[in-house]
Amino acid sequence: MTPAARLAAAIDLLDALEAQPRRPADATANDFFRARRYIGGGDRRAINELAWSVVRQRLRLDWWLTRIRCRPTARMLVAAELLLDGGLDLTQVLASFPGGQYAAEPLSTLEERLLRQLDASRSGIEGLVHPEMPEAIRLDLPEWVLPGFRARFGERLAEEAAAMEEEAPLDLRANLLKTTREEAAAALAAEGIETRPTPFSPWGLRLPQRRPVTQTRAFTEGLVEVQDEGSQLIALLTDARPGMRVVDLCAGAAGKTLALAGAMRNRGRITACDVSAPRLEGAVKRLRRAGADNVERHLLAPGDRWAKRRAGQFDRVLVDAPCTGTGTWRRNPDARLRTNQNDLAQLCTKQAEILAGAADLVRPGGRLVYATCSLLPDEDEAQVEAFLGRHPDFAPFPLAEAWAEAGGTGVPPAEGPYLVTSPARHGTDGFFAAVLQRQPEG
Ligand SMILES: C[S@@+](CC[C@H](N)C(=O)[O-])C[C@H]1O[C@@H](n2cnc3c(N)ncnc32)[C@H](O)[C@@H]1O
Repeated sequence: MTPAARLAAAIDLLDALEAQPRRPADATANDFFRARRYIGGGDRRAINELAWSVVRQRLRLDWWLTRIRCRPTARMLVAAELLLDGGLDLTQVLASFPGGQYAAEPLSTLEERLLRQLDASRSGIEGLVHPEMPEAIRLDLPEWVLPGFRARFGERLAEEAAAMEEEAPLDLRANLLKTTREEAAAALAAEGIETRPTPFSPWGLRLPQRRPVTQTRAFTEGLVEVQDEGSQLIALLTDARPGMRVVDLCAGAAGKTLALAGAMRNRGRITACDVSAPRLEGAVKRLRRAGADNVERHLLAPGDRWAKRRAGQFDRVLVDAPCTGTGTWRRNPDARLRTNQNDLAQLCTKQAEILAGAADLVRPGGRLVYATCSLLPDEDEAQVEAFLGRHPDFAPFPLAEAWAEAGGTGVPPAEGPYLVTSPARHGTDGFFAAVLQRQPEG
């Protein structure tokens, strides 16, 4: 494809994303490329790079365009991105829309006038950040997260916001059912993929550069699974051991279930539950590849008596709760555009309900691990503290002890009694986890 054709395809992709604003962008992008199989790998990367830089910078680009009263169409967003952030001057941006077969139509008279106005409005400012921008936009964050992020990060807010703009590394987890971390690293190295051990998770390997690992034999044979180190730490802290009875209550496609199965060496029983059939279905192939055969799946349905019948039976209950996902924004830059204050309120209600149900499943002396991939205290500490207020039979289990028992490396990333990881401090996605123990009987 010519550069102009790639640019035209990036505009089409952005239009496709705009048409489904509540859907995760990577799902829409997958459909977009599946319907255009003729687009090769190099072209796809270039198209993604341009479209994703627009998505990543969308709040700032909107600010610039609103200032000149320009509607943020995909064409104008791309033109503005190239001009303000892409290192092109006005003439080069205009030339990027040459028209003709497969290329984007030339900018209309109005579009060109707006682009010239945009260029003039920079008045010497380089890049996308303007001193007159409101703080949230300067930080590339939606306004509604600022109170929560200020409470979480304090003076480190700008540093954390900047880290959320960086591309996330690719982390893998060695599957202990089939290998060790060292052997997995050697297998990957034999296929030309260099990794280094992750600093906190004893199972993790980090790639210095993104590579297509899912095509390696190490991956297809189940020696490794793709999983952010922070996510590995949640499974680690659950401290599931061989022979235990464990529930992964919000298992999704089994990301953490797989790690729990590894820690349990396939001995004992894990029940992976979720309310979403397609997500649970997504677990099947992964469980098979990993050789995890102590896992049963259970689809939770309204009026389901499954939980009632199993009250007080589990050694470990993991609640990897549905959340706003603010901790994963470096990985899903579109999520900050899709999520809002109402989502936060609804999710908090849901989290409290799920936690209440989860508590009943824990045996006396057993542990409930509550985790989110959000760094908003409303979804984290506030949720746990409200739960503890309603459940005097539960108390926080000492984090350092849970960490040491489970084999975590060094000291756990913590804030008070809870595990908290963040992109700037730990190089992982942002995760929160609380380990709560139910009082032993008697
Ligand atoms: C953060 S995701 C789980 C990710 C998964 N544990 C992993 O590691 O890949 C939260 C999951 O909670 C599920 N969920 C939502 N409401 C639920 C409920 N009431 N009970 C159980 N699961 C629920 C969602 O379908 C979603 O799969």
